[in-house]
Amino acid sequence: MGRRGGGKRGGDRWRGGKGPRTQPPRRADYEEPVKTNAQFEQYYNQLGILEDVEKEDFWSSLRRELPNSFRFTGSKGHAISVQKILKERYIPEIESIEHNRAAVEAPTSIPWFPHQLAWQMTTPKHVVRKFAPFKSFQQFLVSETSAGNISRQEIVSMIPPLLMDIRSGMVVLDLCAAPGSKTAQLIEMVHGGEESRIQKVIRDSKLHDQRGVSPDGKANNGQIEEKEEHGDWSDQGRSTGLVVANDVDYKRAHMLIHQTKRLNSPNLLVTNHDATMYPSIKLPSENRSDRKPVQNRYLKFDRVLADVPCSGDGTARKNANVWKDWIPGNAIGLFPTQVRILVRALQMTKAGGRVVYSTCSMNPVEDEAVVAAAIERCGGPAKVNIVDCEDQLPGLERKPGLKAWNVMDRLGSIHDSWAQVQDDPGKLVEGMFPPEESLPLDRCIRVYPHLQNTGGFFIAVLEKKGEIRAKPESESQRIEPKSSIVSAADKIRAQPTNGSLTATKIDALDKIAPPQASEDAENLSTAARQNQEIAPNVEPVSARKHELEDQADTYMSTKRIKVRDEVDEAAPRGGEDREVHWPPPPGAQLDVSRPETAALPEPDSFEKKTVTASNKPLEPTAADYKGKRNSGQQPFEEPFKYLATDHPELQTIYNFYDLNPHFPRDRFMVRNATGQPVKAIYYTTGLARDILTTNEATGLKFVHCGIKMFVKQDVQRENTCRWRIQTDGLQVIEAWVGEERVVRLWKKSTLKTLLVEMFPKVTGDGWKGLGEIGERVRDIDLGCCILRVEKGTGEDAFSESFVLALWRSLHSLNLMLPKEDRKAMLLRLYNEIVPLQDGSKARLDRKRDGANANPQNDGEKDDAPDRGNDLQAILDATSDEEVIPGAHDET
Ligand SMILES: C[S@@+](CC[C@H](N)C(=O)[O-])C[C@H]1O[C@@H](n2cnc3c(N)ncnc32)[C@H](O)[C@@H]1O
Repeated sequence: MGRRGGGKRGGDRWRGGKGPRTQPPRRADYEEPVKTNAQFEQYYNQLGILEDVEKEDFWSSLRRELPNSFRFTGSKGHAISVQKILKERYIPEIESIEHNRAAVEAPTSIPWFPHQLAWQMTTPKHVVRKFAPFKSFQQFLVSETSAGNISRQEIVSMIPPLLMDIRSGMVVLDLCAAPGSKTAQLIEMVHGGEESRIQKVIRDSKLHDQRGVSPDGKANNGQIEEKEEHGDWSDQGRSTGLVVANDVDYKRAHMLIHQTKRLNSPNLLVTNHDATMYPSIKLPSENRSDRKPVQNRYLKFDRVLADVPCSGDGTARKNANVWKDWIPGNAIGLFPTQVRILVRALQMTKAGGRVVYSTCSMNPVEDEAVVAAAIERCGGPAKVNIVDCEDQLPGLERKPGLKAWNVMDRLGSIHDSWAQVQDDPGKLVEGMFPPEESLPLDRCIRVYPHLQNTGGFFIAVLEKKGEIRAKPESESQRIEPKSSIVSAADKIRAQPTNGSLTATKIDALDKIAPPQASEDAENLSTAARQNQEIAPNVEPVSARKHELEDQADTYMSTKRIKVRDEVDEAAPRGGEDREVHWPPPPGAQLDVSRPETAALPEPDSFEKKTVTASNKPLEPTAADYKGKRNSGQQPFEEPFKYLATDHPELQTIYNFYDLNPHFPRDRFMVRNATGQPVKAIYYTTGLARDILTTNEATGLKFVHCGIKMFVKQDVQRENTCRWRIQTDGLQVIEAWVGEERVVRLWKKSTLKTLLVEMFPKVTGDGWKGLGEIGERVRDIDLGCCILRVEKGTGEDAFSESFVLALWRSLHSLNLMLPKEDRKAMLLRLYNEIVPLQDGSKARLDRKRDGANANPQNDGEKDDAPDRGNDLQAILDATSDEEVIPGAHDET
């Protein structure tokens, strides 16, 4: 995975936000937040987690502002090259700064983070922002964050992915993923080594096998021999792995999409489900010649991250509200949800696979108690091992997990054991106390603020030793539901049934997650998996009510009551005149295709649509979509439709770019119900495609997958290919594009011209100003091409190779880079802040003024700017989803 493009993302964080501002508060209006809380302090002081001598340090650290920390992101090679700029250019500069008559502490790298890619700095943000000597360093942070090469992330939050032992090709589930900082790390790991594998494959393929024909003249079906026995080589070096990132909160799932977009990974699939009931994902049936086809195959994960919702008292340094809001009930209320999520995580993991459980809470009720309760439900230590990570991440200061603890109840009384409270437990349950069975809970990792100036954090690494059948959730792990939830459950129960008590939420869930083949006993229906005390069809109403209340309580405890959704899920289906909410409830097999001639619905009819056999539901309009998005409701998700490999539009693309036959042609996809390429063509991995096609219309809520590979563009000549390569997809496809569409560049000075001048002229004598690439770009056919920037030696050479997309239009060139990225590149490569120039605009202005635009340009009739202007507008748009190519046409 190379550096994966990037628009304007996140840069504002370093300058404290752009956008409309309210009047800044005056100094006197600030009130120092109160950083004391008697119960908080009482509980941790007596818990035995700290030596007496440490206590003061612990509390004073927790009251201090958290240092800023950040990570270099993207492929290892690229991340290291950006990190070198910090080390070589800015650290010496910062070391010479004095502030308040004291030397400034330069950023330091985190010793346990691989390749020095994580850094932390103690200089307060406002000093970096306002103190003049920091200006150039701050500009570097802003522009690299904006270009997606730097990501702000809390140091402790970087730990869990590092303990997952992820290798390229693995299938990873991130159950509570938003806003996605850990997902980004997982994606990078799943792509590990990809760049060098692909380079090797390309080298070999070019030497021996230009066009799918081996040296002996026989076609080889595009398959390249495995280079090594181990490693992810089966897809010509591309990572075959997948990260499925999930969050129950739709809006937050979209934050994650935004956050991970800069990585441009075709190996990411985003879903929107409650992790306690995460549905099984079906795989296509397997046809093997040596045995009967296996029909019901479901996806199991090599690695699962359960970074669960928690009370977050370890974040008190950056979130002062923790001091005000800490009450013992927070942890108590979250315990059942956390156990359910961890049990589900273990169920979804392959035998031999790993689950990492983490929280930013220091409370054992949310930490060791959850781990112990989940292990107990999954069959004990014979089935789930707590992995000893002592030798991992050398340099990370940590404390062992607790084997003994006590619990503070909602009223603030502290209890040592379940025996003490069981007669009048209130909201406490047995599972919150230390388990009777001895477990090596000391193998869990606790990180406290004073150990290395970070936030507080908890991590447990679990290994699934064999298939499990999770025990029913017993009283020892359940707390009573809130009354409002009881009524929600009642409401669900009151839905019409088919007479046998089967048509409620449980069935809706079964529909989402159908039972799996008996080969794996744990893959019962989702509902059954979670609460197996419920016998299908015959259980008494009270038990069913308990079940429903229990599940509803999950929502309550995460403060996400989805009563409407629950009713939707339980809605009767199958009738011809049914009234459905929009989008259709999961599992409802509605035909959502819109007849080409159908009138579009009125935006205000978005909420409810009457659907009959003859009156099929209509796709919402763009206005509907926007309306929904703005109202915070879940909008309609465009379907994922894969294109036939011989689709005429794809044929045009293959021919124009002379695409190497080794590049897979069965993974191009569009996102509209017609299944036709209209604006954009996306690309996903093979596994992502199998999942999306096999689970279509099953109720699984996929909200994102695929990178935008080709975008339709206005062209100035009939035979020019209208599909330009989008920067997002460039890294994936560039190596497979034929030489006809490649321009090579070696000199930094040449690239600088292309970066500063947005539309350098090629026609007339313009090409002469483009140095080494002048003749090549003068002669190349119009349309999109790849600019290969090659590394070399010498003053004017690059230290790293990379690729960019270039558009050759009638008269000029255009590097297909948003302005923010151009500026970041100018700063990174040339250490310069240069204003960008739009010569085409100047030429147009001169023409309008009647001046002789360009004396060297005599005889050239058409000196109007190219359509490149449209392109730049598209590139600069924050969301190119919303830009319609051609909408920027000059009139
Ligand atoms: C601690 S945050 C995760 C942070 C994230 N892993 C990261 O590194 O950026 C917990 C997330 O869990 C989500 N969440 C809460 N309850 C959930 C549930 N039942 N199922 C799935 N996600 C849930 C929240 O919306 C929140 O985004």
